[in-house]
Amino acid sequence: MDSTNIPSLNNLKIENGEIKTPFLIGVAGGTASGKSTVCKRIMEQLGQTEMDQEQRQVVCISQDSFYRDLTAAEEAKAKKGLFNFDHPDAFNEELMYNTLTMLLKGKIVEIPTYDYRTNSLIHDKKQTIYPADVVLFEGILVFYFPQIRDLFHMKLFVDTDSDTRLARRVPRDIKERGRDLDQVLNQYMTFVKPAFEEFCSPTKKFADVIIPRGADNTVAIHLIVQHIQDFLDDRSKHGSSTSLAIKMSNCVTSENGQLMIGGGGGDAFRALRRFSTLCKEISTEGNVFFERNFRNFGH
Ligand SMILES: Nc1ncnc2c1ncn2[C@@H]1O[C@H](COP(=O)(O)OP(=O)(O)O)[C@@H](O)[C@H]1O
Ligand SMILES: O=c1ccn([C@@H]2O[C@H](COP(=O)(O)O)[C@@H](O)[C@H]2O)c(=O)[nH]1
Repeated sequence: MDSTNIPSLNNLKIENGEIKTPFLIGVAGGTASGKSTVCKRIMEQLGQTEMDQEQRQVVCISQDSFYRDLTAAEEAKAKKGLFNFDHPDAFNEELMYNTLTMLLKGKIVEIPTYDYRTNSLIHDKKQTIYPADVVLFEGILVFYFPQIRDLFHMKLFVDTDSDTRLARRVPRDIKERGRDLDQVLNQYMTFVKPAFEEFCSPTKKFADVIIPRGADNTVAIHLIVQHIQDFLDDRSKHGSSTSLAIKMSNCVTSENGQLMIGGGGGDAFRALRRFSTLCKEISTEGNVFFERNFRNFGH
């Protein structure tokens, strides 16, 4: 095998002699807001879904893989619908942080699959995540934990009204997650709705881009896809060490949410100008809101 193009060595993804570190995008939003569907549309439009896992430039991880293991007493509560899966304490924050930092260092990681029917992780059914160029990390509380929030290069919030979310959650949980109507409604009223108001909704303020109506908002999805495509094109031209993320961090600084153009490269500037111009045009129609203008773009 050509030593300049070894797919993986010592758990690192190496391509053309470079360690590949991903551009990390957080996708938050209430339950059934369409986070997974938005990520799926992004992957489809970038032509990623028909590729083998190892070849993908864009990968998606769900926060569900980071629910913590329950104690026997908690498991018994969960079976009766009395465990709060919408509280931050339900997650393994440390594992989530360590996994994302490993990916950012270019490491290949393995994460468990979550089974909603048994309310538990399937530890012997691991998913291998290759660093790729772009990693989407979606979940209700991905912006809740400050240390994790700070890892994202870009933060999206899927903002779908709560009636629509409930109307989508009920059939989904009955069909796909093995629940009955009473259970779904009880859980929603006891835990899901109050926790959304206390822990998830307040994190909307951290988002760089808010996507009203989720996957129905084809304009917002198209913009995000264009932006990622620019990033991928830039990376394939210049390699990961001169990535758009790094250039962007040179050219965009903002204490107060304003764009400031500094020493970044021309490609970064063009990409940013195109994205922000499109968003300005569209924001008047209420499709995309800029809250912070990529406050956290790059490190
Ligand atoms: N725009 C949409 N129109 C109709 N149904 C949708 C739409 N977006 C998502 N859904 C459905 O709603 C449910 C929840 O969507 P999903 O993407 O899984 O949300 P989340 O990941 O935020 O929980 C799924 O059954 C999905 O197929
Ligand atoms: O065992 C479980 C674990 C989680 N949930 C619910 O799932 C949602 C989060 O997933 P979404 O895909 O974002 O809806 C959360 O609201 C939990 O209540 C569960 O019911 N059982």
